[in-house]
Amino acid sequence: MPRITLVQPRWLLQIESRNVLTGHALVMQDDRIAAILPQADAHTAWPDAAVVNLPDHALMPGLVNLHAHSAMTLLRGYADDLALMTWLNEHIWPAEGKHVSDEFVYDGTQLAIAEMIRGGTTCANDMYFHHGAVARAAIASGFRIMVGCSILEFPTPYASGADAYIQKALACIDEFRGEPLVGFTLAPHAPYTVSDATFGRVITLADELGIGIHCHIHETQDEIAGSLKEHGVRPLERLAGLGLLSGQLVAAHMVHMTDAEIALVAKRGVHIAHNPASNLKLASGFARVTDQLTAGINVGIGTDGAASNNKLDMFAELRLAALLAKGQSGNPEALPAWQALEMATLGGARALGWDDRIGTLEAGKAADMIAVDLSALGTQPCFDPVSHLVYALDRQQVSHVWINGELQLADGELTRIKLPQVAARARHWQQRIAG
Ligand SMILES: CSC[C@H]1O[C@@H](n2cnc3c(O)ncnc32)[C@H](O)[C@@H]1O
Ligand SMILES: [Zn+2]
Repeated sequence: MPRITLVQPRWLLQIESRNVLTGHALVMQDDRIAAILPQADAHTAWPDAAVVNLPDHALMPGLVNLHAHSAMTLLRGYADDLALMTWLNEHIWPAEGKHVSDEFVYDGTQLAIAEMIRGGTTCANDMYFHHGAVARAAIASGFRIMVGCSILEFPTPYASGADAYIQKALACIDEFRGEPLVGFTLAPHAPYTVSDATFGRVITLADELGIGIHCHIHETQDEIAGSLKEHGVRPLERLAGLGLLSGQLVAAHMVHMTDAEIALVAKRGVHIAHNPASNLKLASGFARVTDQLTAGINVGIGTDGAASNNKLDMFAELRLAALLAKGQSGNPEALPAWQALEMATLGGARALGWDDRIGTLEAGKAADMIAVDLSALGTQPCFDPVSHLVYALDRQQVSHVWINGELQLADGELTRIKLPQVAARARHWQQRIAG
């Protein structure tokens, strides 16, 4: 017998048409959205269904974090107030070399997933070492994830070089084939850590496997200067020559872009993961998001890792994206609230090739959705729920989260993840890392 639940919010957000419905019920059948109907019609059709009443709440699709290094929650606050390459070379890479293991990645990823679900994120596009541990942590938590199998040229305790990373990626993709909430990308780390030959292998393999590619690109001016010195061209020109720029690619950051580069990226259908807080904290620069969107590029939103953000708070991130776009362009109409919500939901889903299953509340899609309680002091009065979701909300107001139909957060409480255990593991790692 199918399990039917009628979810009855005060406001139901239709991201695809920028419309807010009132007086409607979302009909959930097992793991899917079966219909959205006026409440009376839904009760007539399913008189025996379970009912979830959300009288002060907005119901919307779950947020998609388009660029994350989930396990880096265990390095949150480890090294702050530094530029990217100093942060990586002198602090993060030495710490990762010493501590990162299957166990570290499993525990750090679970901590990240708990924080993300608590804040309304139902899916993440990850990139890290120990890909199998990332997948296992997500499966154990019932979280939807795109596992980025990282590939670098230099050896780490995880793999001795590009070839070893690729072999591990292939084995992992094979092991988790058929997992309903898990997908894989190949994730060459960045133009400065991956050779032309390895990028070539990644493109061929991704084509053969029919999977995406996830890479940091044009994050800092230093990256561009380094490429000009080593290769005689900017990274994007090099990557275009290698054939990397296509609709299969999610390019994280893309902060420093010329008009011609924006036009090229738009033409090739590359997706961009915008990471406003990380770009600000590392002082990487201000991405030209309004120009990217105007050129027709699909831009989603990501947090980056908790070691450079230092939160995994997608509502804070989309607010920052909207505010930065206005401040930067001198135009208050730049990146309006609806667009920020679309980027953080449907935009992310599109970038992952998953917009047929998530990103909007539509019949046939997976029930990945969140309810947000707008009765709190900070969101009173309420003329427009969309305004509050972008400009006024605190993530603590997320009250309910469903992933693939499973209620993961009920009245603000995680239902599946055991928070005390996850917190105990974080304390264990803090003691080990601090020595
Ligand atoms: C190979 S797995 C990911 C790798 O990337 C490092 N990292 C985290 N944040 C950033 C960033 O903003 N730019 C470049 N690299 C980053 C992380 O520490 C892992 O080593
Ligand atoms: Zn990153």
